[in-house]
Amino acid sequence: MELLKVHGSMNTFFLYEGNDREDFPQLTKQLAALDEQIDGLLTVSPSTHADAKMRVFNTDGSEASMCGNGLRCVARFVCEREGVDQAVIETMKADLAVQKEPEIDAGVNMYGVEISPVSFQLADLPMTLEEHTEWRQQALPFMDVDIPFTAVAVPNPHLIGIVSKELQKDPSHQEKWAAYFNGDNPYFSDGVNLSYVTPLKEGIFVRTYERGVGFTDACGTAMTASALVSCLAGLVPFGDVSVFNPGGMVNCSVKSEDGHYQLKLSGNATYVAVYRFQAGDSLADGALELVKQSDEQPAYEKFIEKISSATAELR
Ligand SMILES: N[C@@H](CCC[C@H](N)C(=O)O)C(=O)O
Repeated sequence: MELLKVHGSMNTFFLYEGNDREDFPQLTKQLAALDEQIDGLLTVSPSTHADAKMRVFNTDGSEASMCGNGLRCVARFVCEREGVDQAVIETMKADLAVQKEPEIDAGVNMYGVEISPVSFQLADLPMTLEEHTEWRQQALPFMDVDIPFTAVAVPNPHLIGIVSKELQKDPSHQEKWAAYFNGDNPYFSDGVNLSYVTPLKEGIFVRTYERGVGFTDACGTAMTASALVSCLAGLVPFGDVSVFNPGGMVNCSVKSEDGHYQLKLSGNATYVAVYRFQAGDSLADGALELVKQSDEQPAYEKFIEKISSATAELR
């Protein structure tokens, strides 16, 4: 089978186009065993009512309801395939509008995607905290550090803490709690994506430990949810928020109307290479053969170089 390697802010996936298959979880685990760079598999199949249907599988084989960085790459794939600048993509819980946007830097393709629905109801993550239906901007009573956390589903589950520069620079605290929340614990029965957010001079910085994956260079839904949480906490004004991450930066548009939020994530959708995959008998037994390298990565790296001064205060 042919696979396209893509990334959004270096959140890297293989993209497979074809009909739904029962073995997607196993296929993802095989691909992750062969290529440690990837954070999962994106699948693009026909939709009964939208332009295409996207599914996303984490490297542990679990399926997630959404993937913001992945949706930008799927948006590009579908728009280029159809010869259009905008489309609607069916995802597990919503049909989402996507569109091509002007290049952010020479040779860096940009796409904008809707992130929806948004819910602060703990039941929608799910998260269990006795007698609470929401958890916004409060320290968790069982945690060893006083971090204001917010739980939000967009619609995949996120726990977002606003942390000091010192805590941001040392990811061991985040890693310890993320591993706990994604193992046997009384709070998150399906696990959670855990993000630590630090305000910068211009915008915010977000590091995410993804459910089913581990630390990633960027998580699109986490960055969009973090922008919303930062607006609600008064760290940045509502509107366009620059969100920096270990793999680059994106723009998140956060609008509020009568307690309803409209969220949009804009960022790169980069094609890295085309591969041919041959399944094997065991997980590491398959073969991935490079068919064609794209020339887009150097342009992306130039863009990263240009924005690197924005996060200098965290180094
Ligand atoms: N990287 C994604 C999110 C992928 C799914 C996540 N690990 C989950 O299980 O919810 C993004 O860009 O949003």
